[in-house]
Amino acid sequence: MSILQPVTRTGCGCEGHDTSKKLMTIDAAHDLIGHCVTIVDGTEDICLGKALGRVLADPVSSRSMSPPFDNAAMDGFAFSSAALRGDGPWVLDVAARIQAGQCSAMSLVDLQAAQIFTGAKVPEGADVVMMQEEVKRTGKTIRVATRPTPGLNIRRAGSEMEAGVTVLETGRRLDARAIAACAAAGAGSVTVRRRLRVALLVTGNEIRTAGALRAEAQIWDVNTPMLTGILTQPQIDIVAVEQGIDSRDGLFLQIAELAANADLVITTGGISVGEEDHIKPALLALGGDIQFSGVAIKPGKPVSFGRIRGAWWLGLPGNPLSAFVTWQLFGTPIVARLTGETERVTRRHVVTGAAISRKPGRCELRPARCVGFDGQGREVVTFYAETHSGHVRGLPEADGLIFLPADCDFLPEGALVEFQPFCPN
Ligand SMILES: Nc1nc2c(c(=O)[nH]1)N[C@H]1C(S)=C(S)[C@@H](COP(=O)(O)OP(=O)(O)OC[C@H]3O[C@@H](n4cnc5c(N)ncnc54)[C@H](O)[C@@H]3O)O[C@H]1N2
Ligand code: MOO
Repeated sequence: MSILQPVTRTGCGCEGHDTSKKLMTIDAAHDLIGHCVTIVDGTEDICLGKALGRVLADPVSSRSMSPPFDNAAMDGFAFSSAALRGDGPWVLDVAARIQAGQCSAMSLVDLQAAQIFTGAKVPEGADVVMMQEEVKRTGKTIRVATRPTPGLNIRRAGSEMEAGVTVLETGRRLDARAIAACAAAGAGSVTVRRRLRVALLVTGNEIRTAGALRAEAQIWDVNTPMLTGILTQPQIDIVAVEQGIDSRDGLFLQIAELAANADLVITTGGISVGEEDHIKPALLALGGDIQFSGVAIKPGKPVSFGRIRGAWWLGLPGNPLSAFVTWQLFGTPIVARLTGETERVTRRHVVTGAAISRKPGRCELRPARCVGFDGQGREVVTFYAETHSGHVRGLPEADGLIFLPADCDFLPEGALVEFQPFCPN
């Protein structure tokens, strides 16, 4: 069954100008993905050292309080502030020396002090740590000139987290910051979603490996290295990277095999309306279900999404910038939903660093670079004068995509537009 929904809402406005009634808005395509793609089954327990980039399947709670004991925040001397009677200065005996990792057996009494180092456990009987720069040491004594406030330079047990508190929720992708919080909570291992099996099929008889010999009408393949780079993520297992044969029967066999071994099959090219665009016919011959085909965006209009037997399918256009942009727009949320990752809102407003004149019709996603802030503190972006679906040379300088509304043919310098930063890879 094919579900090509009529466009019923305004969204970015891109439906209003396109001749094809089948083009969806970005919002409608996102809603469809959100509605039908669900988390893959399977979790595994892995040690924290191998968890970078994986998605939590269970929350992480602290195993004990942090810090686990009162400890010194500075190198200096620990003593009891209550022992300083009358007016100073006071002279104290240095009765112990405590390094980080050591426990002092003695309990300080009266005018006794312990030399202590940052991170060391504060001994019994002390309620302050005075920095060594603020005392005068002579042999086995120190001279204290000013009265310290109780608690000075002591990091209290549990001040960062109590035992049993939830440090990270299910669905969090573990970056270095999240891993730091897990380690502080004592989580030596975590339960994560299993890796997503992804297959990549790049079509086009005209493409040859970058740098290889090519015939007169051939071009170098951008999509394979670009998408392999994007997909090289810890929560993804790239099960196949293949070049497609430009025929319906050839693709039928290739896609059938890929779909049998993957959760998600990504194809590039071969999805437009030409006689040599065989992906959709092959997919339908396999009993595939096309959920949408065509979104009112530029670049990337033919982007398509559906299901082939047990796998999801994302059909990216062949033009490399179109493939890149449509991966950012649709591939990223599909992977997030399949791996159970909680999506974060990263879209924000920026202002244009130059005026834009353009042909209205489809919502345009234009690569843009963040270059600083204007006099009102608004972030400013710059960009090329036009978007070409086959050009990727400017991508390395860009930080994300600006959304130019479908109906707009002119934007002055300083116009407020939406900006979506690129995903990290
Ligand atoms: N009659 C129409 N023709 C086209 C339409 C249309 O609506 N009516 N849409 C155009 C748009 S928009 C796009 S985008 C492309 C998308 O076509 P496909 O997704 O079927 O892609 P291909 O035709 O296979 O390739 C398009 C273009 O990209 C080059 N290419 C393909 N793969 C690679 C690769 N791996 N590395 C570098 N370059 C690649 C390919 O040589 C073509 O130039 O269709 C328009 N046509
Ligand atoms: O959608 Mo195509 O990417 O406009 O050239």
